[in-house]
Amino acid sequence: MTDRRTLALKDPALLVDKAFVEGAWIAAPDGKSIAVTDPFDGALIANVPDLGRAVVAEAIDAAAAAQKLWARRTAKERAQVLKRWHDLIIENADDLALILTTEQGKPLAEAKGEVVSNAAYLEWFAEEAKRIDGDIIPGPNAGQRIMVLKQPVGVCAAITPWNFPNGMITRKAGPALAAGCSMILKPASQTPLSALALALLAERAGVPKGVFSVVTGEAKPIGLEFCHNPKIAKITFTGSTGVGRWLMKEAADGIKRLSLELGGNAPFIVFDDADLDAAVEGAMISKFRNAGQTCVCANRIYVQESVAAAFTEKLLAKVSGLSLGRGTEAGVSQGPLIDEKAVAKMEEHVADVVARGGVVLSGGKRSALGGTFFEPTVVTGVTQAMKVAKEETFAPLAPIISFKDEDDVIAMANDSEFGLASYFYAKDMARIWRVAEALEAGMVGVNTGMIANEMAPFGGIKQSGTGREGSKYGIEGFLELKYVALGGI
Ligand SMILES: NC(=O)C1=CN([C@@H]2O[C@H](COP(=O)(O)OP(=O)(O)OC[C@H]3O[C@@H](n4cnc5c(N)ncnc54)[C@H](OP(=O)(O)O)[C@@H]3O)[C@@H](O)[C@H]2O)C=CC1
Ligand SMILES: O=C(O)[C@H](O)CS(=O)(=O)O
Repeated sequence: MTDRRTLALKDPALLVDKAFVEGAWIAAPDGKSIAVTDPFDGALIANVPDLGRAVVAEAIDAAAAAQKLWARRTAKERAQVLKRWHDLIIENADDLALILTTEQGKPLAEAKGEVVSNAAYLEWFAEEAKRIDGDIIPGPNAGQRIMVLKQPVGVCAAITPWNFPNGMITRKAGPALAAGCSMILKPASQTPLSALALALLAERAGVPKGVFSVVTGEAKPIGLEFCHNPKIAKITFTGSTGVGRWLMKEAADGIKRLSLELGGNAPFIVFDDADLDAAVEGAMISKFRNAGQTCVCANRIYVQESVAAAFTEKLLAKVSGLSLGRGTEAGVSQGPLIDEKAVAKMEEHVADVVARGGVVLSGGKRSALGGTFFEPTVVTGVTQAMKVAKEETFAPLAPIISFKDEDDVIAMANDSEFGLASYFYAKDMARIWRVAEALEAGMVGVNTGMIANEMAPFGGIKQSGTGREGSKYGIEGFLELKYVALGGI
């Protein structure tokens, strides 16, 4: 580890090294902490509290009390607070991006994009708060009516990953708070500083104490408290399928509501009638954004035989233009991978391709920059039997698999236990309908490599999870239906 990192923030108060519980900034009672480092060179940025399970239980008690009062506020009042939080995020977007890049590594422009585009979830759900409409249904008897109310589920626990340390929080907090729930967030231990900065802005925006708390610390004790504390009504999680499965099992006794946004293995299909330049643009953004560390990134690139050579040549030309470096440097398009574990997985997948007869066309090794930098890599001659076709690489590896026809590629694309994102490029309208309907995924990008925004339902099927974030559907997971039988009419 090198020196301590200093950040040139316009508002230095945004770099917080305390957890936020019941409106107070706290250290761990026993003084334990977790070091947060810059993945560029391992420099220490800050130490955040390693709160034990007991403090988390106290945070849940406070959130339960606060939730009752928050839910009694009018939707319009909740919306105003969320809108203020959104506005403060936008005002402080440069600082939030710098904090994000320093703890996570992605290029600054991407970090700012994450901050701004995901603040939009707060704005969107502030508006949706006012549209939590119930229903009046005619009853079977003349003297009776059926009334349907929508009420907040209660106290929500959120667990977020390191790949989008800012955006995954507003996506979860927006609908929860709009619905009248309170939320206790456990951010990834590698990237808690974005979460704490957001909490500071929430406090400034007037989110009442206890309505939004951030607890930092070792994952398992916090996860156990979330799963077994009867006051937690719902858990919303983004991360690996393994941890999602564990949470589901642990939360089963309490029959807790769960939203799980888990791993993916996105097919990216290029048909022979596609605009190849557009397909290459889409593949670049889908595959190499955040150095391939996104759950929706293209993991398997299927190209129809007749256009495979042309597509590959164009892709290689674009990949050669990517520049690696520290995320804060101008012109950098790819930062370091998050850690050595991520590099090891990338190396394992490349080695497996080579061992089974595939060919590395570019990259394929660690970058001369050292650390956890890995060269953006294109491999060809890939088959369905290879690891890269079966597992999420979560790194800048673009494997090209050629295919004969539509049936052939649909079968290969759907041959996965995951079903988060999928993409294809084609022009023929009948084919577009057929393929969009046939792909087993929660989301299909047609002639685009970017699918997420606050107005769209983001989420997966199969082992990629359950529940949706964003859109008019995104608030449903934070609401319960209550049926009131109204008699005597
Ligand atoms: N869907 C997505 O967007 C993501 C998918 N992944 C996939 O998962 C792989 C591994 O990444 P990794 O970071 O290990 O993902 P994890 O699923 O382990 O981590 C995601 C979040 O879950 C927390 N967590 C881990 N274990 C528990 C637990 N027992 N109880 C409560 N919270 C827990 C982590 O906390 P802590 O950081 O303290 O361990 C972090 O906040 C990646 O290579 C990728 O394939 C990873 C991140 C995001
Ligand atoms: O990895 C994720 O969670 C998403 O890919 C982030 S985004 O695509 O919605 O920005």
